[in-house]
Amino acid sequence: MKIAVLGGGSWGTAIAVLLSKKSNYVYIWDRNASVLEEIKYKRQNSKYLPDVIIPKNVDVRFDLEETIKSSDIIVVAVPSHAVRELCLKIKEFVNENQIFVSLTKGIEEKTFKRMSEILEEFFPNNNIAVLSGPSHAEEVSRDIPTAIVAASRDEDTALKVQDIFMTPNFRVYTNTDVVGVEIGGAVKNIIALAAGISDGLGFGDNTKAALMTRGIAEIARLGTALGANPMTFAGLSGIGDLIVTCTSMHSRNRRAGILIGKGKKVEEALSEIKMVVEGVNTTKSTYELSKKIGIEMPITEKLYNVLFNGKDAKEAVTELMQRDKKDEIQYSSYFVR
Ligand SMILES: NC(=O)c1ccc[n+]([C@@H]2O[C@H](COP(=O)([O-])OP(=O)(O)OC[C@H]3O[C@@H](n4cnc5c(N)ncnc54)[C@H](O)[C@@H]3O)[C@@H](O)[C@H]2O)c1
Ligand SMILES: O=P(O)(O)OC[C@H](O)CO
Repeated sequence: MKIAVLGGGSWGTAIAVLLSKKSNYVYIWDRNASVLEEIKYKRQNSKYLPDVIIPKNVDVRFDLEETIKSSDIIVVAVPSHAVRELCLKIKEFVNENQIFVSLTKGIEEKTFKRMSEILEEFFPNNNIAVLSGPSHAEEVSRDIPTAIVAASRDEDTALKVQDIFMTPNFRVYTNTDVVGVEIGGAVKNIIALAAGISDGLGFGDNTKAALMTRGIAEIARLGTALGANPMTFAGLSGIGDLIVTCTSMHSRNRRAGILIGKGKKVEEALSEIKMVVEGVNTTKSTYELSKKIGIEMPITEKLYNVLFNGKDAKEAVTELMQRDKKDEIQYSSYFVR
């Protein structure tokens, strides 16, 4: 297989390292030539994935057209705000036999499209899969056991992607519920920011457990309203990814939340993290989407006000705690649309 990885950030690099351990030709492309030069000449990506030696068989491509034309599989690993722009750049070079694999987690602003929906808009005749689940680049690049989901509406494509990515320490499950897998992967970043804020404010494990549990209820409520299978939220791309992102210090979203909870301005927190913190844009798009379709998402709404309207984080927690009394099961049922 000839596999192009578009995006040489932490996740793109980790996945290229993983794929290079199998008998694949792996090319990595990034818009930033200095990242590619460092990979090519020093076998390192010090900005995005320090301390990892990148094997020689991860090939570097500076030319996007050549990268696309020479590949069977196109792996998209750029941030969500860059996916549309990337599609525009590559659309003339893509042929219908190429399979897309989206690694990006987000919901586009204004259109509220999931990442695979943007790919579908540009490439309606290509097979598209999504790879999502609890998987930090820092651990995958060190071959630490990880389990993840390959989702595609086309079952054969999901099975093919499962074969391509599976290694002894990278276990890939399949799922045909693309909506559920993408909503889980995108919206958990909102809850991770909130969990980080809770940690930064000095709250405890009780608070974080409550945020995660009510968070998955909120994610599932949105997802099922959009047509997802409720059981997907009990899986790796749902509760699994929520657990890793809310508890790991590798999480960019959680770390940004901690800084905000400690009193930093949102912009200061984001510039300190340096890598993409998808949860910020996703909070805006998800909040607007939930209002549009009438889904109650109280944690998302409070976080939206903290991030975009200067609301005090501690006050937001107090308001969440003092909302109207609820019945737990009725209010969190994943099975009721
Ligand atoms: N890092 C992880 O562990 C991890 C794991 C799973 C999923 N993801 C998802 O993968 C996606 C990428 O995350 P990351 O952690 O690799 O980000 P990153 O910040 O480490 O790297 C982002 C990369 O995208 C490139 N980029 C930025 N803007 C671009 C643009 N306009 N056009 C083209 N390229 C652009 C940058 O040059 C950089 O190489 C995100 O959606 C993230 O949620 C990340
Ligand atoms: O580091 P985060 O918070 O962007 O999360 C990365 C991945 O989505 C974890 O699965």
